[in-house]
Amino acid sequence: MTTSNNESFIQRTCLPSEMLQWNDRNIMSVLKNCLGKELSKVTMPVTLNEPLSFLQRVCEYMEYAEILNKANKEEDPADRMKLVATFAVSALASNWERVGKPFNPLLGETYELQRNDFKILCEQVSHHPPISAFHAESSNYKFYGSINPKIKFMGKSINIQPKGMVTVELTRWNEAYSWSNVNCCVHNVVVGKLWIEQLGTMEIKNHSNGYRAILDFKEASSSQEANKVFGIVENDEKKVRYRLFGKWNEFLKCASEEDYQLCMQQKHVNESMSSHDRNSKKLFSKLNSFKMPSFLGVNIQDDLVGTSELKSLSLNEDADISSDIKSALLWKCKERPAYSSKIFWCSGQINCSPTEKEKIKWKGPYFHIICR
Ligand SMILES: CC(C)CCC[C@@H](C)[C@H]1CC[C@H]2[C@@H]3CC=C4C[C@@H](O)CC[C@]4(C)[C@H]3CC[C@]12C
Repeated sequence: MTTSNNESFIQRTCLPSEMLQWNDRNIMSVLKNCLGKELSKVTMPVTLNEPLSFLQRVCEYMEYAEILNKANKEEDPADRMKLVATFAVSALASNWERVGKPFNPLLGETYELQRNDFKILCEQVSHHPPISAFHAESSNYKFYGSINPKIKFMGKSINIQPKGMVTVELTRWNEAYSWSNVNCCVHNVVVGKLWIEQLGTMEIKNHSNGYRAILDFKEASSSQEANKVFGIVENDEKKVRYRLFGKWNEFLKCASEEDYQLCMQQKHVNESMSSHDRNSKKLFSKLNSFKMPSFLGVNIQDDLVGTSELKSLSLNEDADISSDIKSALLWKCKERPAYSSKIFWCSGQINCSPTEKEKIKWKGPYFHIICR
């Protein structure tokens, strides 16, 4: 990878192209024959593209990579897991309202990005099916993996299954954590406002000590529920240590299991005092929630589903308690500029910077695209 010289670079603030306004789209003529098909095989009009390659999009996983520096400093394995899980959620934030199609890289195309505290190299290792591999490194961690997105047109929506595993290694601890990203759905492809949802269960495993985090990206049943994420961090004896809650496009907070239990007890006391009847209804609906759709058809091993379902019972309640519980903020998404819905704008740190004011001068190369 090219090393820095004395040039200083000013990051751009937006991509040099206006976003297609989706009400002008005439996408049906392209998609009418594609129902259920793998979209990587379909030629799309270039107006549907955003001016970035998929390799550049992959680099956006790194927008909040400083969380991994913090993780490497933590002494308690549960604290490390909590931060690795935070990183996994933060890595998806840049997808919010990004409804353009990135360019499919050529076979062997590479993209390098070097920042003050990390560098990342991505390469297209297969054209059909498209597979992108990446490797990022800093003094505190390594982050690598491959993504093989399966994109299917389902009529009103597009389903994306980002197959492939990603791994974080924390240098100081010689530990590896791995997970697969959750599925993604682009809604209202034909009519209405396009929006992106991340949904399903993500299991992050620490392969050295058996700690794991389970994150449930909720299906949006209402606009209030949209983008919510709930999770737990458990130790090698399956004892829950932390509860995580937030929104993948906004923030993630964390509460200790003790505070969570205290809060739940308090809540139950209050409830039983106020209405006995409501309680039994609640219990009934809890029992019903055993058949949560987000737990069906997700790529999680069978033996795991039982425990996750049980845990989800209490995770669900986080929705009501998140305002009462003693919690710490683990991550907050950077603010988006006002023009973000008009002009292609992408994740602040990586491909553009967020505001004029924040134009940063930094020493070192910006990025290079090298085709072999
Ligand atoms: C133009 C219309 C028809 C299609 C637009 C589809 C766009 C929105 C799709 C095509 C490829 C998709 C990406 C494929 C893979 C991943 C990796 C995953 O970890 C996060 C989501 C992410 C980054 C997807 C985001 C949405 C995406 C960019």
